[in-house]
Amino acid sequence: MKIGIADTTFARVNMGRFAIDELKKHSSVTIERYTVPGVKDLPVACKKLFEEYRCDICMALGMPGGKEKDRMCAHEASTGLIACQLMTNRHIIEVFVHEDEAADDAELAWLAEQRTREHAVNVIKLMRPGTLEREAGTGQRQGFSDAGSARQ
Ligand SMILES: Cc1nc2c(=O)[nH]c(=O)nc-2n(C[C@H](O)[C@H](O)[C@H](O)CO)c1C
Repeated sequence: MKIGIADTTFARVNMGRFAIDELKKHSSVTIERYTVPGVKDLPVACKKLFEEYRCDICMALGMPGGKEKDRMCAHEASTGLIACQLMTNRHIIEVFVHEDEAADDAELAWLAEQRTREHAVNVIKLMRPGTLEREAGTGQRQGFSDAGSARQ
């Protein structure tokens, strides 16, 4: 198994580093990293990770800014990432941390690390068929607290 990590220089936190550190804690898979300027460059980075680097699954790590044009960029990037998944029949776990989700830089850094690490664990679980089924319907969230199940 090979995992691709696509990340950006636009992000204000080194999300790729956290993803790689967390993946290594849980498995001995091979990891390929491909860093691009911004989120709109992530779809082709993932496509190359699948086709040229022969990855089986990718994480796309990005940080949209707080302005309307950044939100538009993030939406376009997401659409590209979905298209890439359909073209390649491979999962891309999108880990976007919007700058305005956090109250200050400290919370932004914490959130980016936490969300990246939790999604890295999801990647490991996705590679082990049947594992995520055990958590179905439990209201998992990555970063901030889980929402929990609505049915008590
Ligand atoms: C407006 C803008 N906003 C963001 C953003 O919020 N987050 C991000 O990662 N990248 C942004 N970019 C850069 C584009 O995603 C892309 O890197 C450039 O257009 C070069 O292809 C742009 C141009």
